[in-house]
Amino acid sequence: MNNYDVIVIGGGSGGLTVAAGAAQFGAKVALIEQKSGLGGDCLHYGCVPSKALIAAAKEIHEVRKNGMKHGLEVKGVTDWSVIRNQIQSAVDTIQEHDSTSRFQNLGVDVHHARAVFLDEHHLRLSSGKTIKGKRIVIATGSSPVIPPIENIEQVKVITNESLFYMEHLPERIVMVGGGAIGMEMAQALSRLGSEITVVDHSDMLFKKEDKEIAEKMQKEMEKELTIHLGARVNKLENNQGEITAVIEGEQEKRVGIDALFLAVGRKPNTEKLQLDRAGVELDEEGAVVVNDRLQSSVSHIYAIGDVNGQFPFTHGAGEEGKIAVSNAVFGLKRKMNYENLPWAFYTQPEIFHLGITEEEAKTKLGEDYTVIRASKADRMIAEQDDTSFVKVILDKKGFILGAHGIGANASDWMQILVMMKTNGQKIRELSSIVHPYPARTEIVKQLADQYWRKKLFESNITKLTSKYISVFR
Ligand SMILES: Cc1cc2nc3c(=O)[nH]c(=O)nc-3n(C[C@H](O)[C@H](O)[C@H](O)COP(=O)(O)OP(=O)(O)OC[C@H]3O[C@@H](n4cnc5c(N)ncnc54)[C@H](O)[C@@H]3O)c2cc1C
Ligand SMILES: NC(=O)c1ccc[n+]([C@@H]2O[C@H](COP(=O)([O-])OP(=O)(O)OC[C@H]3O[C@@H](n4cnc5c(N)ncnc54)[C@H](O)[C@@H]3O)[C@@H](O)[C@H]2O)c1
Repeated sequence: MNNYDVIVIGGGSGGLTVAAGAAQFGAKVALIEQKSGLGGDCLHYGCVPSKALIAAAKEIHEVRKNGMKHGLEVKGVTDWSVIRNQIQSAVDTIQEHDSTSRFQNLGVDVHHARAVFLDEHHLRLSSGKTIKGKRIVIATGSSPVIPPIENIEQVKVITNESLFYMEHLPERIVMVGGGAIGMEMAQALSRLGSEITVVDHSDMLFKKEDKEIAEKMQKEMEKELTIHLGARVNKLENNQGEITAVIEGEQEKRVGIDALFLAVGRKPNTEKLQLDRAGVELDEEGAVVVNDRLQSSVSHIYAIGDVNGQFPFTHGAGEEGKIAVSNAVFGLKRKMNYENLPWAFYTQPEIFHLGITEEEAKTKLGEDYTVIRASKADRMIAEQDDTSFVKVILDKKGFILGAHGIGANASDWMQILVMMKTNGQKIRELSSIVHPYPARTEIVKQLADQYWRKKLFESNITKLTSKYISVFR
């Protein structure tokens, strides 16, 4: 039987960070991944293929939309097989970086097998091996939730696991769930030529966003997509081969479909791990319960990434992985802090989110916060982009509590606010940073200018300077 300092279960964003980090520090590490390739959901069924799909759809959309503006009519249908190959090529290129041999060269024992717990230190692999770990890191990710829908077996069902590998692009798709996956993919597939109807049981889209941002984004999405809110698909009907989704909401609607896309959230991959044998506690969603050091109820077993349900993003899994290395390998007591972790949704316009929303500020601080907004920089005007909008939420001293933005490439030009918040800088410090004209980041700089204007207006400085000018100049 093999003995390890650290066993990592799951070769995705979180698990790879831990395996590489722990091995580079000299620990004896085993990495267990059930699939033949490393990289997990992000590489094979998530971030990477979805962004490749979005990029292709955006190009097609812009040729069509902007071509029309200049009198050019673009006709024809997109070739899904070409787009699918582009997606595959992006995945293959990044796969080289996440290859099994790279991890073996770092000194990691990579086992391509499924792991189950035998007890709190032993794992049985589907290859037949039993291995022992002083510390074990669970990084098994999550899977799409499949809601109960009558007659679902009668139609093609798409999830993020099948989307990028489909033979054909279905003509008519009902997207159940208008969250992160739903909206990014609905917009992209619609731009590629599918007829998309989005159905979400919530009363508004983007519910986790600042309300002002969510409302603006909803309007943008409604320009391109048919969206039913406060609605559900509970059953499908089959009328002589024509499949209809029954959309139950304020009014009942029937929509003919060729495929049903399910994007109603995720469930943590804990079901098949036999965690009861190790005594690891799960919450009611099936996520591993962790403390802020990412330890489970069994202190030498850690859980990171989607499986602990804390911050289900690739960069979240990566940051948690770094904390797990410090704590599991060196016995440190580092705590995970999510306050400075942003997220972005890659719809067009993009959404950027950092820290608290205005609604959260109101609940936590009452009146003790300030909101500053900006909606246009010259670059956006020149490019006829009328979607951009930024707001920051500041405490009384001018420190950033939250920053929210929408616009083309917002995930890039809002990043300076992550740096400022992480470094504990005040918003006024933005004024001394020079941005090349007309970079999109100018919109962020406007926030600092507004902050100064507000401060000047509230103070007596203007009265004093005008007196000085009238007397001495
Ligand atoms: C369509 C889509 C788009 C996304 N886009 C983004 C984005 O743009 N930005 C972003 O930050 N996040 C995005 N995400 C979220 C991101 O993919 C996840 O947060 C991230 O992959 C979580 O990493 P992880 O390490 O926890 O799990 P995963 O990357 O899923 O890795 C878990 C691994 O564990 C393996 N495994 C599971 N059980 C076992 C077992 N018993 N034995 C052995 N191996 C096992 C699995 O095969 C898998 O490889 C997206 C997700 C989806 C679905
Ligand atoms: N750009 C990114 O970083 C990115 C992109 C895609 C996904 N992700 C990650 O993947 C996770 C999962 O994405 P997701 O879109 O599956 O989940 P989600 O939680 O973002 O959205 C699920 C949506 O489905 C709706 N819903 C739930 N049950 C329903 C039902 N029965 N009928 C109709 N609507 C229903 C919810 O109201 C919600 O709007 C996200 O939380 C995010 O962390 C990130």
